[in-house]
Amino acid sequence: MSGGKVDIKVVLLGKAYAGKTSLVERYIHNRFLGETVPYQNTIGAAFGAKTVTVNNQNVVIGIWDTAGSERYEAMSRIYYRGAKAAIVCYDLTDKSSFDRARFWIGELQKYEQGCQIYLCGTKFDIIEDNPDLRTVSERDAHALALDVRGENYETSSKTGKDIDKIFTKIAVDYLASKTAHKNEVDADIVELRKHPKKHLCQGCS
Ligand SMILES: Nc1nc2c(ncn2[C@@H]2O[C@H](COP(=O)(O)OP(=O)(O)OP(=O)(O)O)[C@@H](O)[C@H]2O)c(=O)[nH]1
Repeated sequence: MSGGKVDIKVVLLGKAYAGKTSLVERYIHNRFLGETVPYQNTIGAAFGAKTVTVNNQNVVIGIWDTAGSERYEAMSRIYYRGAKAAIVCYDLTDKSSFDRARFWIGELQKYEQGCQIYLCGTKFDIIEDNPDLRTVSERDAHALALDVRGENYETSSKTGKDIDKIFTKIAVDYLASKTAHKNEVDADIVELRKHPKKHLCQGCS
């Protein structure tokens, strides 16, 4: 273990009923309540966390599950501030949720450029049972993800399909970006040591 721990702030965004809370519930508690508990919209936001070990490093993934209702839009903005990753959810059986995903992606690109985007089509089990219910093609979603240098996943909170995969990828990408950043800083320090005068105030000697 490389010691210490790394924290990542992850935010979930997307239309109401897209399946954000169920995704978090599956990831953190490995359960799906959809068949026993009636749908309840999230009010404001909810927080959950899970620690994973990636490349010998403990990573605490702090997850903000925002409310999809447009009534809480202003509040959701507060929760994506400083997020390192956003899982932008759309319901594979609801075309309008894909339009809403575009909206959130636009917001992130404008206001939170350091946030890596992971597009997530939810409720895959439904279209697996009945492919006619698919309203968003994998091709369109992939194209949108490519546009923002992100990735697209198709998940099911009912079966668990690809849910661990998304969060593990977030942790792996974040650690890689931190290493890349550290290498850049180290290279700058070496450069500074090689040419100390270059960085002194001109005309101050
Ligand atoms: N079959 C199936 N149903 C799902 C899945 N994910 C969510 N649902 C159902 O879709 C409904 C909405 O899910 P939520 O997770 O509450 O949606 P949300 O995006 O958190 O909604 P808001 O809190 O209003 O933003 C619930 O009835 C869930 O049981 C899934 O993967 N498969």
